[in-house]
Amino acid sequence: MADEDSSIIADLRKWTACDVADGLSKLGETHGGFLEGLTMFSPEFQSGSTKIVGKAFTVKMVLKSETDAPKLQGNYIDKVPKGSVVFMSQPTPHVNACYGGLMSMRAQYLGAEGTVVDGRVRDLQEHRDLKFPVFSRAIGTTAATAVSRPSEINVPVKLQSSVQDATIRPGDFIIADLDGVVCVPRELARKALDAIPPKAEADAKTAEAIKKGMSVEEAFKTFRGK
Ligand SMILES: O=C([O-])CC(=O)C(=O)O
Ligand code: NI
Repeated sequence: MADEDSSIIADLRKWTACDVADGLSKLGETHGGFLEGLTMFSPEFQSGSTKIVGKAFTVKMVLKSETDAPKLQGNYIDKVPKGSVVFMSQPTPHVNACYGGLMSMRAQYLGAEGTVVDGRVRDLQEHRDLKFPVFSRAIGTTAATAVSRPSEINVPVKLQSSVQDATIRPGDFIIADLDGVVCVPRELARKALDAIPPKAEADAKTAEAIKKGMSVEEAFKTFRGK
């Protein structure tokens, strides 16, 4: 991995997903990199200190009916790079589950940080038994083979959301924890990181003041300048 990427990943690890979202917001990103609807299901459901950070390895799935869409050689999960975050994009409707326990077993063996599924996963207990981090939109019971298939890897994928327009590109940085999943565009990563410490320091001072009884209005005026 390029040195700059390693240094960005090391620096992202120092912060929470919320901190990183604050950094991106400071740069004018309206949604702060947040990908709506994706939440931690493994190793626990929305609980605990699990955090994953890595470069996105994207997997674009298509409906079986899209017969003209590219065909993938081999199985996508065997191509997962060490340290990456597998980002699966499942076409709607999300009724079947496009990712299961065997996939996590292989991803973990290959050294992936975790998996984010923009869609539905199954075999929930298997991911948890592996203690492998899995974030997704939902859970389910039925394999996806009857309705969809992996078509391409390492291509940009659009978030499957009816309320948010977002694209996840291969090599973008993903940080995901208790609060959700943030996609950091490659070219903004360093700037976003630089924007975090001043905000975090101001928040810490604000917290101290609130604990001591200062009003939020006064605290924000003093430490946020508004
Ligand atoms: O069988 C499938 O298609 C997916 C699955 O359950 C697994 O990865 O364990
Ligand atoms: Ni399975």
